Amino acid sequence: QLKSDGKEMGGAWPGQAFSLQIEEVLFHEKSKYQDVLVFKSKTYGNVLILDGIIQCTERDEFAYQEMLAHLPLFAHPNPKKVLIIGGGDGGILREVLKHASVESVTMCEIDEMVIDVSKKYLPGMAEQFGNPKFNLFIGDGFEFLKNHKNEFDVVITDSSDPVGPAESLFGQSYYQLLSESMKNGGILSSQAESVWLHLELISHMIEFTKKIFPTVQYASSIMSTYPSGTMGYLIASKDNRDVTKPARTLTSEEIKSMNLKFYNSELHSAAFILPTFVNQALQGS
Ligand SMILES: NCCCN[C@H]1CC[C@H](N)CC1
Repeated sequence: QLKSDGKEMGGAWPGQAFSLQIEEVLFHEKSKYQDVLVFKSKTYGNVLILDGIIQCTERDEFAYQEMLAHLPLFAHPNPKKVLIIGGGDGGILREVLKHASVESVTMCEIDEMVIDVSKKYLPGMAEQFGNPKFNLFIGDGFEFLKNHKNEFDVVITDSSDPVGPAESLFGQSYYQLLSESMKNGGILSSQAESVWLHLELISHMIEFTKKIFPTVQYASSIMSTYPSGTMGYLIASKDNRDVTKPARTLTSEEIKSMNLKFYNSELHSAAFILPTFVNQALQGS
């Protein structure tokens, strides 16, 4: 919510808030689905806000994009066909195309305005929209999956929060569709909120995902401008596979050549080691 003095902007969660100081508002309009705001912040570069909630900042977006993309992509031995549900800011697309094995990346993004503002104000994230391997579909991911079966090696759900356009992406029927859209050996990752704020939702998501996938794991990592500075990643595989260990590990030279600023092979496994209170809460699921 924009503070009354118009100088701060961020997301408010029950009893708490995090905000960034605004230097200049660059864009503010309502799309068909949500309020879209982009501003130049004092200390985090350009910032994309949807319905008052921080989606990404130029300064720290890599922490989220790299984990959400590379946990499934490195858990998979040879990902060729990738689907991104959401991700209209382009950050996940940028990360997916760092994998030489990838032959095609399809994106199903519901709000074209997000893509347009990202191209204009977040060029470092939108840099791969012109890549020949890229196919764009504007529409609802839930509907898209009904018409795409047994097609993808990796499906990444890069959504906003389960309030508003992304609500249908947090339910069991969506995960059933995800399973049907993937080939044998397929691996998915989803934005899976914060253990500080959404432990019940996370437990429920793990519980129903386990009814569909033989392998379900939850990773958690740091992400400074998301609520409580923490972001979780739900990883599931259609095979019995240890997704907590990368199928392909990286040398420091490869990390440099892929321009990875957050993900590495040790952090891949470490992200699945969870605090005691989280293990206890997720035990039942
Ligand atoms: N590409 C960034 C997508 C947004 N990811 C979400 C933004 C809102 C947060 N509360 C949770 C992650």
